[in-house]
Amino acid sequence: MKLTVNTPEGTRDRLFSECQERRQVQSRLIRLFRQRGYLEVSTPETEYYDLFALSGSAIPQERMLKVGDPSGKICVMRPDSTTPIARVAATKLRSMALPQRLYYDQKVYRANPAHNGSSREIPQCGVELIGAKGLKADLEIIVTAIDSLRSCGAPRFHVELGHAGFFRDLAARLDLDDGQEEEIRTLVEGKNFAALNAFLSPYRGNPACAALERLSRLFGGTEVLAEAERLAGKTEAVDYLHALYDELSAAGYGQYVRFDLGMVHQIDYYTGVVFRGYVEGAGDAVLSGGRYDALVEIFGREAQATGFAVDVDTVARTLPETALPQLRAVVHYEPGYLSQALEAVDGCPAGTCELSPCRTLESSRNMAREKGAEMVLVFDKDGGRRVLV
Ligand SMILES: N[C@@H](Cc1c[nH]c[nH+]1)C(=O)O
Repeated sequence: MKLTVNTPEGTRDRLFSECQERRQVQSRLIRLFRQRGYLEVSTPETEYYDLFALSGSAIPQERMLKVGDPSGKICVMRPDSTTPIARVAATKLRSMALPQRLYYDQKVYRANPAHNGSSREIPQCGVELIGAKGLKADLEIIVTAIDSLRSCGAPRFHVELGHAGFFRDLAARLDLDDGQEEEIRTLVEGKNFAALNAFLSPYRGNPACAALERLSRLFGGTEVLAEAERLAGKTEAVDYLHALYDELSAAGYGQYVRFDLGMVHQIDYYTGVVFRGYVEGAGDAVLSGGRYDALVEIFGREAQATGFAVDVDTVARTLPETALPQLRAVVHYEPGYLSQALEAVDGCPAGTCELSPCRTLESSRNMAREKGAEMVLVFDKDGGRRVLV
C-alpha cells in the first residue's frame, strides 16, 4: 500500500515562522488575559455530540467533525469552547464565587461543507466572564477585546457591535415561528436581499418589516443607531448600544468602535450585545463574542455570562513577518565536555548556536558550513576555542 503523504482537507503543516507568529500572538493575548485576572481552563478535544446539540446547537451539525468513541455514543471534535466552559462553570466550578474569569488557549474544529480550502482547525484564545450581568461586564469584555488586538500589534482594526435583542425584537413583531425566525436570520446574515424581500412580502404593513429589510445595511458609526431608532422606534437594544458607546468613548475606546445591527451570529446562544473584530488586511473577523445569559443555566447553574475568542491565525496573518533566528555557531565537544558545550549554547541568543552531533571536528565544520554558521566552538582538553568554518 502506498503511504499517503498529504494531509486531510482543511488541515496542513505549519513551519517555523508561521508557528513563531502564532506563538507570539498567543503569548501576548495570554499575558493580557492574566493581567486582567483570568485563569486558564482547558477542556477535552473530543466531546459528546449531545453537548452541542442539546445546548441550543451552537454550530450546525454538518460543521461538526464526528469521531468514534468506545462508548458507542457520537463524539465530535470540540467545535466551540464557550459551551464546554459553560458546563465547567456550572459543574466543577459550581462552588467558586462569581464572577469567574476564565481564559483558554485551544483549538476549535469546524468542517467546511463548502470545501473552500479554509482551515478546519482554528486555534483560539478567548475569555469568558461568567456570573456577571450588565453594562460593566459588557464593557470589560469589549475593552479587553480591543486591547487584545492592540496588544498583538494589529495595524488598523475596529470592533463592530450589534445586539441579538434587536433582531429578536423585530422578528417577534412579525410573530414568526422558530423555523421562520431561523430562515430570516440566515437571509439577513447572508445579506440575501432578494430572498429576504420575498420572505417579507406577506408582512408589508408591519413597521418591523422596513427595519428588517434595512438590517443588513445598518452598519457604520453612531448614525446607524439613529437610523435604527427612526425605523424601529425606541428599543432596549439600541438604547443599550448608546450607553455602551458613551462609556467606551469616555474611556478613549470610541475610535475603535462601529456598529452592525445586522450582525446575527450563526452561533445562537447570544442574548445581548454581540461583536466582531476586524483587522485591516484580513477579510474575515479576527475575533467574535458577545453576551450569552442562558447557556450556563442549561447545565444547571444560573449565571449570566459574556466573552469572546480571538482567531489566532487570522490575527497572525495580518502582522508583519517575523524573522527566524540566524544560526551563527555550532558547538563541537569531545567526550566529557558536554556541560561546557551546553553552557555555551544556553549562553547565546535562542537559535543562534547549537550542539554538533558529529564525532570529528572535521565533520562538525562541514555541517556548520552547510547550515550557514560562521564558526565552530570547540570544547576539549585544551579548554574552549573558536574555529572559523
Ligand atoms: N465561542 C465563540 C466566541 C465567544 C466566546 N464567548 C462568547 N462568544 C466563537 O467561537 O465564535
